[in-house]
This record gives sequence, structure tokens and C-alpha cells, in this order.
Amino acid sequence: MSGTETSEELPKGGLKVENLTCTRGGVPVLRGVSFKLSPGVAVLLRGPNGVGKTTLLRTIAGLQPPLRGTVTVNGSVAWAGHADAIKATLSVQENLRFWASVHGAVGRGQIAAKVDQAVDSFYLGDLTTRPAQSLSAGQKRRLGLARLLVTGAEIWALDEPTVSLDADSVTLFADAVRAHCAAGGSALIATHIDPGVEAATLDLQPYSTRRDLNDTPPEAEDAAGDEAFLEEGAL
Ligand SMILES: Nc1ncnc2c1ncn2[C@@H]1O[C@H](COP(=O)(O)OP(=O)(O)OP(=O)(O)O)[C@@H](O)[C@H]1O
Repeated sequence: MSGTETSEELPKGGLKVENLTCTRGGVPVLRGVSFKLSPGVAVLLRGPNGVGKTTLLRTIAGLQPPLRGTVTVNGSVAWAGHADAIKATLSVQENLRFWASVHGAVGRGQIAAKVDQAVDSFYLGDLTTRPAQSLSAGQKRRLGLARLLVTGAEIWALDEPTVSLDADSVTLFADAVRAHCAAGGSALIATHIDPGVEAATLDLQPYSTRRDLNDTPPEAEDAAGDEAFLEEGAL
């Protein structure tokens, strides 16, 4: 099902998307998207509602196969979508322990160290024994983001990660992304707001609109791939 390939020719934490065409519900959404994401870099994925940001992130995370093109990574991808991947009946601490174990932490000491760091990073200290289902929307979102830290994944694919967060929590998120990138990780972040992260921008444009405006035959567009979209510095 996954169309994501692993290659050690990329640097650890690197991601390369080449001429990617995706469908959603059988309908073409993205066409010929190409870009590279280097370790240490965060990129904001922009574009109007329905343009295909979630579809692109899902494809990179291996949750759906591309129709055409390739996604290549060196490292593992952690996906944070709208549902937060939270186990409702487990406590905050149990959720994080669970995810740390799933992602390879071994032994009580290693698991506890990862969980403690994640709890501190997202100010979850007063909530550790609370069942996840009893948390507010913003608290759940903080738990979902804390999960990223215990996965140890090099590449973060984040779909509107700041939804429901208050201003202080957005700052915690930005700090976490900064620390992740400083440690050699990378992040692709779909968002409609400014999350306070120093980042390049990848602008997805409506495929049909762009074609109409450019008056470019689809075959030529296929051959050329997508123009644009990363500002210099992110490549
Ligand atoms: N489960 C689905 N079945 C069919 N079509 C879908 C499904 N989910 C999304 N789509 C369609 O696919 C297209 C791309 O959706 P996607 O969620 O990737 O957009 P987006 O850029 O993330 O939008 P938003 O900014 O609103 O979150 C849209 O036209 C949407 O209506």
C-alpha cells in the first residue's frame, strides 16, 4: 500500500518527492509535485482548502499510495493528523509509554526518559494520570504532538498541528520543531496560520486553476513537473 521508498543516498532525515500525482476518492488532486526536504529544515505547506495538503502528507506518511511518482526518505516518518492517534481510555502517561514502546524504546529507563521529555516539552505534567478522553481539545492536541517526540522519527509530517492550541501552546510547538530540526530532523507542516517556526514555504496551487491560467496542455505539464514551490534554502 505504501509508495514511500527508503534510500540511503539521501542524508538521514531527508525526503525527496518526485513528480508525484495523487488521487483522493478516485479523483486527481495533485499532479507532478516535486521537492526535496533536507535534514534540519522545516517547511510550511500552504494552499487553499481542498488543494491537497492532507493528501500529500498522507502519501508521504505511507497511508495511501501515489498514482504516479515517488516518495523517497532516509529515516522514519511520524504522521500527526487531525485525530491525534490518542488511545482514549489510556492515561496521558500510558499513551506516551505505549507509543515509545511501539517506536523501539526498550526498558523502563529508556521509555521513562522519552516520556518525561515529551511531558515537559508540552507542559503535560499536571495531566499525566488523566485518561486521554477527559482532556480538552487543546490538551489532546498537546498530547498528540508530544507523541511525536517519543517516536524518535526523523521526518515529521504534520497536518494542521496547531488547531485548538492557545498562543502559549503554539510557542511550545514552535520550540519543539526548532529542537527537532536542530537535532537533524525535518518537518513538513500543513497550516493556515503562522506557527512561529522559521521555515520555507511550499505553496500548493489548485491544479485545475493553474492549468487554466497557464493554458498549458496536461502532457507538457506532466513532462515539466510542478514548477515552484520551495523557496531557496530548503532544497
Ligand atoms: N475521503 C475522501 N474521499 C473523497 N474525496 C476526498 C476525501 N478526503 C478529501 N477529499 C477531497 O480531496 C481533495 C483534497 O483534500 P485534502 O484534504 O488533501 O485538502 P487540504 O488541502 O488538506 O484541505 P484543507 O485546507 O481544507 O484541510 C478535496 O477536494 C477533498 O474534497
